[in-house]
Amino acid sequence: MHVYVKKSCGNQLQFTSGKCDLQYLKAIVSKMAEKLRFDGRVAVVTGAGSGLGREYALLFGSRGAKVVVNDLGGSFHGDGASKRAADIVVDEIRAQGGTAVADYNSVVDGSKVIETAINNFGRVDILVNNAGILRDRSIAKTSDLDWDLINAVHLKGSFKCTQAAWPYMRKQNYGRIIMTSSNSGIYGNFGQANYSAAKMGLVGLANTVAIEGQKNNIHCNVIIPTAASRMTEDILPDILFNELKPHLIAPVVVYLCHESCKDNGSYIESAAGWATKLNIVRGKGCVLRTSIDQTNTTPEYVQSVWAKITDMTDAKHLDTIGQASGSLLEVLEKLKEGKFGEYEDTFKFSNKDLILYALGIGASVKNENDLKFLYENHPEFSAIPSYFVLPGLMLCMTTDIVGSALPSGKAHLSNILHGEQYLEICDDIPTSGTLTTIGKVFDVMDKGSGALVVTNTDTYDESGRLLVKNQSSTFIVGAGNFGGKKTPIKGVIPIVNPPNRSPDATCHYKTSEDQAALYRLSGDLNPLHIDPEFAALGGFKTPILHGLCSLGFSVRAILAQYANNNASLFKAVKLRFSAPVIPGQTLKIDMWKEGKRVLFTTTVVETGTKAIIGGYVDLKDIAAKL
Ligand SMILES: CCCCCCC[C@@H](O)CC(=O)SCCNC(=O)CCNC(=O)[C@H](O)C(C)(C)COP(=O)(O)OP(=O)(O)OC[C@H]1O[C@@H](n2cnc3c(N)ncnc32)[C@H](O)[C@@H]1OP(=O)(O)O
Repeated sequence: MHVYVKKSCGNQLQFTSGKCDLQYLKAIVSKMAEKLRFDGRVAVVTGAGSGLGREYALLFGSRGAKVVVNDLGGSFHGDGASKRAADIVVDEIRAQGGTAVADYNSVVDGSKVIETAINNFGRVDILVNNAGILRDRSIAKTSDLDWDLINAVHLKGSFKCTQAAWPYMRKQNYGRIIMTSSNSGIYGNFGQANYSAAKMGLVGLANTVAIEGQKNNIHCNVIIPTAASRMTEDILPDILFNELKPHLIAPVVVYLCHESCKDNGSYIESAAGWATKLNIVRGKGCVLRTSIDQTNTTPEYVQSVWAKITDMTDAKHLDTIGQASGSLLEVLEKLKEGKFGEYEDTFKFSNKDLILYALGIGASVKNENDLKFLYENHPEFSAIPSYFVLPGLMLCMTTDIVGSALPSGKAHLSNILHGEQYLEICDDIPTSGTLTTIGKVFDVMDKGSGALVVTNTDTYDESGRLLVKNQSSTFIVGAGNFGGKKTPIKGVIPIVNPPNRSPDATCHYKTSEDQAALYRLSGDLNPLHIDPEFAALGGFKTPILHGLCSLGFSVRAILAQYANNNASLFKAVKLRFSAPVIPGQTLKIDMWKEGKRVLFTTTVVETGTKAIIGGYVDLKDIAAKL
């Protein structure tokens, strides 16, 4: 989770030509004529001997408030004390016809400051925590004294004055408190570690004071002023310094302290006759677990998703700590429901695609029974059901779903091998359409020589009917040994070894040297299957055949042997690709029939290597359909 501060645009009043609601304008004009008054209110302004505090005190005084002008009268470094600064401002207020008393206490003695208000005026309605000093040093040179003095005056002083005023405000069920922060705190500023820390501390203080005061009509807001003052004259360039008149900020603070202002817990930045609200915003964030059952994550995984964690597109402001924890609960709910990390892909296909696929897995017009897969006007024209591994595969190939599951966050195509595949047909399959596939990572295993990423994909037709389910295991060579678990979670469909007897049937198919060149046109354009240089990158002497092409050959053999080539009898297939096949090699498919399940193994005849192990095809009710 990443938090940063976002500034809204300052508001401007604009007059536009066109229709004008006269009554509305009159209401605005008469509202503007009504002065915001503070008669009967008592305002305590700390550090009011000069600069911003003086301007606040003068404006409050001119609007009928009785003002406590607090100022220790020290230098802006915090040394010394004199009565003069506060006295001069008190005189100025009185000269305007206002009421004011001076208070010379340090804000650290907050109770004494507030006592001055109570002793002289019997109440305190407004507290502007404005007193501040500077002791700028780089972090390396900041002494304990530099740190303690700054924090004492800004942070502790604001706390002490607020705490002292609190019982009076609560009792009268009214209070307006201002904390003074700074852009030095919000953004940091070289040489102001102590000051920045205190100024951000005041934001935190205001946040909680605002919450605790709400029920007693005590509002606490933050002003972030940039003003020319004796504190800033050394550090601001002349051109800016001359425009940063403190009296331009006073109306903002005075309005924030008026009973008509409903803001509580707002941060208002103001300078040079401009004001805006600031907000802390939170990014969308990124979940670091694939499911509620995954109890750990790793620094490597965090590194891999760092871009997502720090992405501030669609960042939002939250109003309360309750919303922050509420959104975490939502995350947990979604994790429980398994709705995180979903990918979506659209898969369009037509008759032509089905025919191309059938050719790609060796169907031929030489075999009369294959014609229904190759000719769109055949009365039984249908898809070879293994075609429907493709929506799931294409989702995996066109998104970063596999890579995103790895600690490194990436998987290079040359290292990706198809490990296992499960396909289940859930409803009648069409011969053309636009399908939607939703997929997500289901499991990740550390197999030492590689990482095994299991993805589940569900494919729906235009009306939302679930057509097929795929579970694909991708073996990422060289991505293992990341400290992950070795065994699969429940739900990873296991391969099944054939019975210990000679096969019930065997079928041979010779692949062509152009098999991969043809098969790839069905969608999997991985260069591993056609480009010798790319294949060499993956450690292969020559391009290898797509695993799903060998799967297609094997499914064809079983359909021909046990289902009279009736595609509608096919229910599911599962297998493991145990060794690569080279285009041109001959596949021997050994089959064992066990009820509705046909177990099979596919071997490369030329080498004797088993290319597919643990395979089975589940058929529907054969007796009824044959
Ligand atoms: C939809 C998803 C999209 C996927 C993208 C696909 C894109 C396509 O374009 C890519 C392809 O089609 S590639 C072609 C088809 N696949 C192949 O040719 C791979 C053949 N398999 C191999 O070479 C080895 O099994 C090999 C290299 C995979 C592993 O061999 P080794 O490193 O020697 O591992 P080994 O010592 O035998 O076993 C270590 C542990 O891993 C498990 N394992 C082995 N092969 C597996 C496989 N194929 N699938 C799943 N798990 C497998 C072993 O069981 C062992 O685990 P454990 O130690 O827990 O027993």
